[in-house]
Amino acid sequence: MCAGIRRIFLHATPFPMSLETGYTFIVNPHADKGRAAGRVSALRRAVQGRADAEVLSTVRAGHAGELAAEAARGGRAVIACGGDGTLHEVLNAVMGAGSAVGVLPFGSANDFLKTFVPAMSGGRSPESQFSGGRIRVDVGRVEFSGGEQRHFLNSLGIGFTGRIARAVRRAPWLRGELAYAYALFRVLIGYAPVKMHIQITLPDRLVVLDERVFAFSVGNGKVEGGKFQIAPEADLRDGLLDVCILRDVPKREIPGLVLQYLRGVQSRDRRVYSYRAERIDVSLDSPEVMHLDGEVYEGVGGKITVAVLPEGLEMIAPRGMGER
Ligand SMILES: Nc1ncnc2c1ncn2[C@@H]1O[C@H](COP(=O)(O)OP(=O)(O)OP(=O)(O)O)[C@@H](O)[C@H]1O
Repeated sequence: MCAGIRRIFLHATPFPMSLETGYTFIVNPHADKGRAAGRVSALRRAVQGRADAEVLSTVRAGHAGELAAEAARGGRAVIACGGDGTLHEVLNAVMGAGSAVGVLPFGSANDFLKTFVPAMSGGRSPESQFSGGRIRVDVGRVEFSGGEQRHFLNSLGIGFTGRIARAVRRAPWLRGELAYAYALFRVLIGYAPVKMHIQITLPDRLVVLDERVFAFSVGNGKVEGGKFQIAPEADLRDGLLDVCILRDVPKREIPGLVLQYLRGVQSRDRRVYSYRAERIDVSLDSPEVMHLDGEVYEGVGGKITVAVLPEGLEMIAPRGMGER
């Protein structure tokens, strides 16, 4: 690596220019049920000859975060080459360090990219990371009752969708949509809605709910679980998080509601609450499963505060994107 080379990125975004020492591509070979491993050679070939780029592979869960923290300390841009879980690790490692983050879709669902870089707009090749501009996006921040904090880029779920994320992880033999369909069915069998006390801070008022909730989701991005449009109107740069709460409904109504979530029309249904919030405070009577960007957090209880950090992360984006 040529640590001495300092590269100044020139771009037409309204943000300060980044001063970075290079690019670290972090590959999760385990992503997409191991298929990402087969993409490492092509990635190495794509960056070959660039003294400012390196390709590193993770060897275990959690390793992407360690590699990203090290790269960020060296002032490098970090490109997460995996799915939403890999991006989640990278995000949490670089928050506060000021490094720009890129994403290459090596995962199964790659849900964040569906909002950030729609498939047809380019910006999904290794080369695009070198030529890309810079854009700042909102970040979600969760504070747990013990004071610990984690960040998320795409979405958060407590209860039903947390359990679905866990069931997907426990079914490594299933891929893509089949995995989510199987997990949904499995979780539904033994699931009971969760009692929540929820306080939602909107830009102009406060909403307080105290009831059993079937599914609780917060989207920074639009899609989770491959195809579920939990927040079809979400905007990564509006300084708000989109809250989607499915009230306590009989299980026989779930298939119809699933279809609504797939089409992204559930907000019109009286069984669903939708808000665009600055902050959400949730209190749980008993510990539940939470997911952040599809990563599972077990035994989350007490008071949980979710806030938005407007434009909290600088990302590498296709040139032209975000210019105003
Ligand atoms: N070398 C590794 N061995 C085992 N697990 C790993 C390794 N590197 C990362 N992981 C873990 O793999 C999990 C899945 O990663 P990731 O979410 O990026 O891929 P995916 O599940 O295929 O994609 P998506 O979330 O978009 O569907 C994450 O929990 C991550 O911590």
